[in-house]
Amino acid sequence: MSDGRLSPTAGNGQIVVSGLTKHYRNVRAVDNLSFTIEPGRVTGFLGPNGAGKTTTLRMLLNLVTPTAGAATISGIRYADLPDPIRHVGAVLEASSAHKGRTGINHLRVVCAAAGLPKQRADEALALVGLSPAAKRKFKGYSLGMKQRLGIAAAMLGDPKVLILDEPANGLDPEGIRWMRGFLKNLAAEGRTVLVSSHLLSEMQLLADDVVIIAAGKLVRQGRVDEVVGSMAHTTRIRVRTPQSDELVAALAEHDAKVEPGEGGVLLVSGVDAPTVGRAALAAKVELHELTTERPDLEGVFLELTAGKAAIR
Ligand SMILES: Nc1ncnc2c1ncn2[C@@H]1O[C@H](COP(=O)(O)OP(=O)(O)OP(=O)(O)O)[C@@H](O)[C@H]1O
Repeated sequence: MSDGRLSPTAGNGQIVVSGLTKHYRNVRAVDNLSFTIEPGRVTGFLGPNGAGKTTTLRMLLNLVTPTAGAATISGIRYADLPDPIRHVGAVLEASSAHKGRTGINHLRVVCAAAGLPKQRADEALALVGLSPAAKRKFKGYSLGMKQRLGIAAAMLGDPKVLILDEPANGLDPEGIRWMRGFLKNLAAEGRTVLVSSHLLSEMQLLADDVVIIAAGKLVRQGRVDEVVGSMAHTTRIRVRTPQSDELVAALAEHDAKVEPGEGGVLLVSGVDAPTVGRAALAAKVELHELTTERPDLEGVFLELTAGKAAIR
């Protein structure tokens, strides 16, 4: 992979979570959760605080023992994978390394411990664009560089499956854009990319599929466009006019629902923008704004998980 490209390793890379459950003493952190993650796609794993995302990812990686149920990667439980580092790469929290060690040495130590050839360290560093900082000490790395180093470590085994918990945390806009391109490329190579995040606008740009959980249970799984499309009925027309009363009267004849928005805006539902425009024209109402507000992933997420955030 001297050109920076990796060839996916064997195994179909499908992740299957089946009846997965984790109870702590009085908390059902994960409650009979089932879903499937497909290779060749980026899947966003979303949920409010305390939904059980990290616990699920930790069970996938055999870091937490399930109370019930199972999770498999390419049909095998993580604990039974013959050479896990070559099949699954994971970054669960911002990378930590010996402060005085250089980035390249940190990766070489991981290679040595995992029985991987030393040159994988250089290749993985190049892959995440950190070669120029290879010989700088970890303590001088920015948060963004630490995130990249964590991803480089996860890529050392050229894994078919990549699992990342909040990878965009602490990245600046350029870093977030880099991450998006990087993860999309990995999926395009046929790898499975599972990413948990709170950044819903970023997820809408990055993910092909989403799994949304709340209070340990599955709320929705599907393609991002289908999940967002299923909420098309929440589309609203945003209208600004100095003649609100006249417009409200005109729209009443079209069975439109009109609600006041912030700053004197009217939010109209039940009709489309051309209908609002024609009604305004017929009533000689002056319009200063006429915009269709379609639901986005953030709106859908908030609607689906309303009231289910755990304050625990
Ligand atoms: N080791 C533990 N002991 C007891 N309770 C735990 C433990 N780990 C997690 N929990 C609880 O399980 C629930 C799910 O936590 P988890 O960290 O998996 O959620 P999350 O979706 O990752 O949340 P966030 O988005 O805030 O990181 C929370 O109520 C949490 O307090």
